[in-house]
Amino acid sequence: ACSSKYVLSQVHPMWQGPLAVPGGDRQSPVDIVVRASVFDSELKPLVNNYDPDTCQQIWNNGYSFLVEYDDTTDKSTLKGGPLQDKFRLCQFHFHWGESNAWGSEHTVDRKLFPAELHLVHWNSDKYSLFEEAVMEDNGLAVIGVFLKVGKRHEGLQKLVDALPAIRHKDSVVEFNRFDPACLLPSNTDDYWTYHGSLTTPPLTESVTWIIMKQHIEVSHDQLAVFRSLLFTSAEEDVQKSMVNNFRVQQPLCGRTVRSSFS
Ligand SMILES: C[C@H](CNC(=O)c1ccc(S(N)(=O)=O)cc1)Cn1ccc2ccccc21
Ligand SMILES: [Zn+2]
Repeated sequence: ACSSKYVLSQVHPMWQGPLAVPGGDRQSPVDIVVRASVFDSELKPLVNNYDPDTCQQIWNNGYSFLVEYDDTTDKSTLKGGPLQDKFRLCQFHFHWGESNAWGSEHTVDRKLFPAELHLVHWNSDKYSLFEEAVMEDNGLAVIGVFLKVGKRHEGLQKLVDALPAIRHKDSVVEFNRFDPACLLPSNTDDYWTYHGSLTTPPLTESVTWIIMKQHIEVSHDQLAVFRSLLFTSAEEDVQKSMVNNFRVQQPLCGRTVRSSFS
């Protein structure tokens, strides 16, 4: 599937049939084979500097729910880690399953997690808009954090409480003063990193992925509220639960996953 111009047709409901992706040899997500990852001592600690005041809205885009940030200035930024440039936070969202047995996009030695958080940033040193960066090799940086079911996540609750207001596709509510740093694990120095793609169309191969080794814990009930969201808009007569909004793992095609820890 690496050499062909088409990625395999995806199994989940989001889209059917083969998708033309130029090249298609840097697709995401992937399975992280821990033993095959290569320790790179050059990898630095991540430096995130998020301003909660840049939080603007939360909305259901029919794939997931997104919390969007004002990315017209360098107020909420990410640098360090594997990154050479400064990246601006534009949104974060999640992927989850219909059950706690699966739901993450990346896996670690084939281990599935019930959900995965993606914090999406674009290279503001090289580009002036997200839309430009999304098409370029080193345009995006996405931090992935695995979620496990356990104790209630106090910081997440504010977000969970807003979800009933955006049950349907294309619904939006104002959402402010949310600090996304509260969703990061206590240890952000240990991560895996590799070059890949967006995991939903247009699947552009513009992402430096930074996958945290340490997961965060959320409660069963908090995750159940994610599953109360709908893929469908209010007008549609058949409502579909927003679950299993993850892409299947893609071939590594010779890529190396590096680790910041030995
Ligand atoms: C990409 C953009 C919509 N998609 C995303 O922003 C996105 C972000 C992160 C992920 S993930 N799950 O990998 O973290 C997936 C999708 C729309 N858009 C903006 C410009 C643009 C140009 C052509 C087509 C679509 C375009
Ligand atoms: Zn995502």
